[in-house]
Amino acid sequence: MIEFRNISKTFKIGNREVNAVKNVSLSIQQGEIFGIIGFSGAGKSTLLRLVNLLETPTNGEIEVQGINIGSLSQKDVRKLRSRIGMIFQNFNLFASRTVAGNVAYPLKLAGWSKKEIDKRVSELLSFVGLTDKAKDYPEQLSGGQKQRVGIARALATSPDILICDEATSALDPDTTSEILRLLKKVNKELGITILLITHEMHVIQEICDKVAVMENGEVIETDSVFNVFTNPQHLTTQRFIQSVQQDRPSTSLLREWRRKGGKHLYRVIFKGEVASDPVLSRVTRKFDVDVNIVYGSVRELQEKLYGNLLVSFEGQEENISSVLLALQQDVTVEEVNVNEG
Ligand SMILES: Nc1ncnc2c1ncn2[C@@H]1O[C@H](COP(=O)(O)OP(=O)(O)OP(=O)(O)O)[C@@H](O)[C@H]1O
Repeated sequence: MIEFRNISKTFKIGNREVNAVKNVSLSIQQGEIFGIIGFSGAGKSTLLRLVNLLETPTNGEIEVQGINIGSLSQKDVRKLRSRIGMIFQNFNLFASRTVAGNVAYPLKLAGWSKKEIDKRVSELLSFVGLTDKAKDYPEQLSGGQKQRVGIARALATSPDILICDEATSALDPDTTSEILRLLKKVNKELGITILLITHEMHVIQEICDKVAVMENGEVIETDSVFNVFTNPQHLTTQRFIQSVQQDRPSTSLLREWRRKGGKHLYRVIFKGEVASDPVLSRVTRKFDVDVNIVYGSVRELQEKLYGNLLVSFEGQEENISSVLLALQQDVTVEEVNVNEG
């Protein structure tokens, strides 16, 4: 669907060169929601802007729907852009046009008749839940409503791809979730492939199928969201994941646990099918050991369960050893250093 092959982009400022994107190769399949995450300056926006030729690569090739976009004529670039909708962090709405006027704009440019435009605009406003706001101006809308208008406008010409440039970064957490749900609906109901960039891991966690992590212009890790969350390889990826996953209790809770005689704490990680299996209770019962869940969570990632629990065991030492051995057949178990922090 979208294929980046050894893509690099260097900006020249006077004698200085900025290597914004370095030798990136990525494959985005049709129907996917693909997220690119990275800290500020990692090269995400530059990479995104290469897809609709708002920037041109210094090296490498990009294919969109099987077409190498490096050699397109002006006319074909316009055609490409009409297949790719785009939404922005600051919405980029026309302040002097109504909601309906904003959504109608790309259709006017594409030469649609007034009757066709009115019908399409009313369909789109209904899809994004803004039918009653058609005559309002952007300044009368909340941030979430403005982004809904942005989405309706981006969908106007029925694109195959929607690219989202930090689309929820200016929104509060509840509104972010609403917009992410709407993007998921765009993907599922309209079959539109979504490529988004963000610096927030919860955005990736909530809606993406695949993720690429960028740092200093390079893609340092890419995989399904489930694999990246459950087995992150790179330190930067681990930091992003920690930002949404409190996987360690506070120092004061740990201190209190130690004061009550706690000595050994184990992290038990369940993935996929096993997460719903009562493996902990089955094994501890078998060896007559009690289990205490000290901390942790079970979450859903891409419709699969992922559990990350901190537990302690009470019972005879050799029985606890048998429990640990038996658990390792099904889940990952590791002892946690309780003296840290
Ligand atoms: N038009 C430009 N001219 C010169 N340098 C640029 C240009 N656009 C981006 N850069 C530089 O390229 C690097 C990558 O920037 P980019 O905006 O792609 O990163 P980003 O990950 O999207 O960061 P942010 O989230 O802050 O936008 C930065 O060092 C930036 O200063």
